[in-house]
Amino acid sequence: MTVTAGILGATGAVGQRLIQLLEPHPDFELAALTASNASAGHPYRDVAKWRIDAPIPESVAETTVRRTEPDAVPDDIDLLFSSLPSSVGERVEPAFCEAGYVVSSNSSNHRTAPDVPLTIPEVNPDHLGVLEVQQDERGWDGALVKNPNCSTITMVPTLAALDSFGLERVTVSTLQAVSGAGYSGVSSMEIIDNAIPHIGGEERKMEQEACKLLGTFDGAEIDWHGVDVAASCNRIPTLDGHLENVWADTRESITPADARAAMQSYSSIDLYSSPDPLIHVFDDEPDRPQPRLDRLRGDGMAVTAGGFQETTDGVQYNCLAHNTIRGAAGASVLNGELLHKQGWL
Ligand SMILES: NC(=O)C1=CN([C@@H]2O[C@H](COP(=O)(O)OP(=O)(O)OC[C@H]3O[C@@H](n4cnc5c(N)ncnc54)[C@H](OP(=O)(O)O)[C@@H]3O)[C@@H](O)[C@H]2O)C=CC1
Ligand SMILES: N[C@@H](CC(=O)OP(=O)(O)O)C(=O)O
Repeated sequence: MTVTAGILGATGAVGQRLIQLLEPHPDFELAALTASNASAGHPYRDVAKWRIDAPIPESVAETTVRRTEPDAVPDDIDLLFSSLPSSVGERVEPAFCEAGYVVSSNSSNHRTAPDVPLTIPEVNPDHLGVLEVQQDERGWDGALVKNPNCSTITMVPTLAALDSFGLERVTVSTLQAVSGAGYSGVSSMEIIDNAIPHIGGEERKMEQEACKLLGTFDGAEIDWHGVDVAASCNRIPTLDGHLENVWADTRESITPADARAAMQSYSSIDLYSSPDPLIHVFDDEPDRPQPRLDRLRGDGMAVTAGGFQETTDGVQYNCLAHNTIRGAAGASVLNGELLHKQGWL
């Protein structure tokens, strides 16, 4: 069955990536694009400042952009992808769910709500089960699913692989690309020849979202993992790809070889956009991963890891993922594929 899909916030940076991934997708057919009232009523080509280094797909260019309200979107849409500013998503996404739409959202609102699944399909696909609680409690015919923050999604698959050794404490320092702040988020005068050791709200997101993602679902509630996560976030002048230095302390002893083996054998999932392997491990090249060289591995959906070293209480390593593909649009698409596979559409 082909899934009829729409995008809320289709003209933005993440919305454009969603179009790039969905237009050739074998299971999804794009049927509605929305944006702010200022863009509504105009052809997509005229209102989207297209920034992707491939042309706007012809099937999308002349599509008339709609308002981001349930009454402006066709009833027969099976799945809406949302890439709205979180202040807008906070208000609008529940209205769509109440009107019966299933929403796979990248925006940060509702990520830590107890009845909203925050999922990485390769890590915690069973958490989608909390949608039954969500629909019961909120009286929705639709449903709301979230993917995590781009820095969180970069490290969590590697942590999930190490959890068989009993994760107790994680310390992480990030080197985040400018695209994470959006096209006009950081000016060139701010970031060239510079690094900015502050990204508002990012550290708390990493600390909380990781615990929810690594938690267990008992059929009624998501019980957050007790690991103690401490993050420090930094912006650097790369375009795409978040690089992270991680210190993972474990209850059981672990060597760098153990950590590499655990990540190498960590399972992918049988979904169209999931890469196999999920985590690419560098054995003999201590200077990898690097953003420019490794962000597009697995079509931008793989996580890469390397530089493993022994520490007093565990291991230290570096990991990387493409922040607007695996960290944003690709993550939402993968959640859409999981919703489809699990029969939620
Ligand atoms: N940029 C990135 O790489 C990443 C972004 N994110 C998150 O994804 C979301 C989108 O980010 P990004 O694409 O960069 O944002 P943009 O500002 O580029 O795009 C925002 C989109 O939302 C629409 N929009 C804005 N205000 C309203 C409104 N009041 N009502 C309806 N639609 C509205 C815009 O339409 P219009 O064009 O008409 O203004 C546009 O389509 C954010 O929550 C962001 O935090 C997450 C990870 C990475
Ligand atoms: N804050 C991230 C991008 C982002 O928008 O994250 P979130 O999806 O949590 O809002 C960055 O700057 O790289």
